[in-house]
Amino acid sequence: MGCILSTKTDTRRRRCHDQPTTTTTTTTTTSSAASVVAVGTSPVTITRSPGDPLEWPPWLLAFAGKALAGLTPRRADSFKKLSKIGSGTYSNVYKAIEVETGRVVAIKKVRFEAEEKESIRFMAREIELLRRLGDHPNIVKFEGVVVSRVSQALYLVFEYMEHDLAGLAAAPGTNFSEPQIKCYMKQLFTGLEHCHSHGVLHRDIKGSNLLINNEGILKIADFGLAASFDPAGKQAMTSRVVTLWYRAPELLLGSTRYGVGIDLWSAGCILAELLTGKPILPGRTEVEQLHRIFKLCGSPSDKYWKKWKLPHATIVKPQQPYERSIADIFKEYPSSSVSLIDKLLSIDPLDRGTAADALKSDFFTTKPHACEPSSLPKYPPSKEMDAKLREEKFRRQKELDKSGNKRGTFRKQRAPHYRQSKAVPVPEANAELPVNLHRQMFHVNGTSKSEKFPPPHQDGGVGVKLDNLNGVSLSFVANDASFTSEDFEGKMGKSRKVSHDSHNLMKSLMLDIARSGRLHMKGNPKELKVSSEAK
Ligand SMILES: Nc1ncnc2c1ncn2[C@@H]1O[C@H](COP(=O)(O)OP(=O)(O)OP(=O)(O)O)[C@@H](O)[C@H]1O
Repeated sequence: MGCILSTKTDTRRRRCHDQPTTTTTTTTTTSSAASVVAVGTSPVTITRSPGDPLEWPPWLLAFAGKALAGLTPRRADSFKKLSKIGSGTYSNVYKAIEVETGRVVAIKKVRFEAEEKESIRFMAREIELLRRLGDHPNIVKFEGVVVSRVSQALYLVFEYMEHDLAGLAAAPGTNFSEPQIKCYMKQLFTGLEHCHSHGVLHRDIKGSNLLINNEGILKIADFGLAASFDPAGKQAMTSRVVTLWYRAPELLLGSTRYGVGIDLWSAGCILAELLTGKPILPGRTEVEQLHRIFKLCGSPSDKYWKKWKLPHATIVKPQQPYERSIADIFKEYPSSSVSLIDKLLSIDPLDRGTAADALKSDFFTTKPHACEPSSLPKYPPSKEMDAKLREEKFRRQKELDKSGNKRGTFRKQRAPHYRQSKAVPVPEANAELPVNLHRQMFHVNGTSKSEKFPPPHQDGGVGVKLDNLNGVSLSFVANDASFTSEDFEGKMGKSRKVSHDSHNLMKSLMLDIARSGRLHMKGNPKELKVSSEAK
């Protein structure tokens, strides 16, 4: 057990005072303890208590001043780190103890270079949105920011949550009852309703981001990809968000003006997954993902294509229409759940309704009703167990390596990279995060790359991306119907070759799929170019 950054005891340990974020210019204060920091065009006042030894570093204030306004940095030595409990794309998450209170918390270590402006803005967005959402029973509680004086590291402090839905669903012997599924889904929709009514789209709803505590309370976590949205749909956003298996068709088709429907689609996938016990749309590439969606949900109508005019509409359009098969596929499940799945998995996002609509649906209003969270089973502490298993594996590996060394077969010792157990190996297809593609391509060690913020607005989806196939015409053929594409050279804007490796990877991925019979390639794969430009 060690202190996060230093073991020095500070008698003036401070708690975080999270006041409402000031979005407007505050220059009226006359207190000498206040500093005015220019953030873009609007200066923001950061209030500091006289004599407070901790100040936000200038590099952080310059780009995240608005997100941090009214927030007091917490001292690193107010927490003691216990163990690593998870790692994500740009962070490692630790279980820690708040020294003053003895309370267990989760701290998310975010590390980046001070000059990475985009990365800092990315993190600032997460803080800003978490603060906007405030205290809600179904949103993970954000408790402040710890700054390191010695390294350029930041820690976001959260309440500690013992489990996540993906982990629980994957535990051997798990078989959720209908009231239990309703209980989790009710909490998910309540949390989503709160996000959406506060103008926040989560954009990465999946089981591993739904944390659950020992009281059975489910909280939506990981707002790293979340964004403010304009309900009128006037503001363009990147379509390269949401983990592939939970990604709505309009995103796969390149929509940049989307709304709450994308989170509702993901929620529909989760509901179906909880009922069936496995992910329902486990595509390996964006092309395959769309194909799976169309097979389950039916291919979009002409009205849909005309109404939405989606950028990739001409690339993958089923030649023969698929019939919608949700009712048939889920026929053995309760009809109120199938109706809700059917609504949430509507191809047209406007037909999915809202989280509030879902809460009013028959699924929740008919018997058996959702159970109380407190009546849910008490699960064993999975994170600690996982951590122990990890340590044990590492210890055994070390011993193996030692004996290997004796025989003269030296292998480099390295701590194992660990990711929290998931129900299934979800492809990390948060396409907004290029580090994911890099990881998939080169199996990058998590501790070196995953602690970095990825530059927002860049693309890194796994597999064949629909806008990366320049000059190669696709047609993917299923057993019963085929999808064709027009030759879209010139339609997708300028492409450039990014690297020999990624070029070859894309080619080999396409060839792989072609060999598997899912994708037919016309044109010359040698001409394939890979674009790294954001859309
Ligand atoms: N408050 C918390 N309590 C307990 N565990 C947590 C908490 N927050 C995060 N974790 C664990 O850490 C993991 C990574 O956290 P998080 O998803 O926030 O990071 P990320 O870098 O955005 O990850 P990802 O790449 O999965 O999007 C989670 O899957 C979860 O297991």
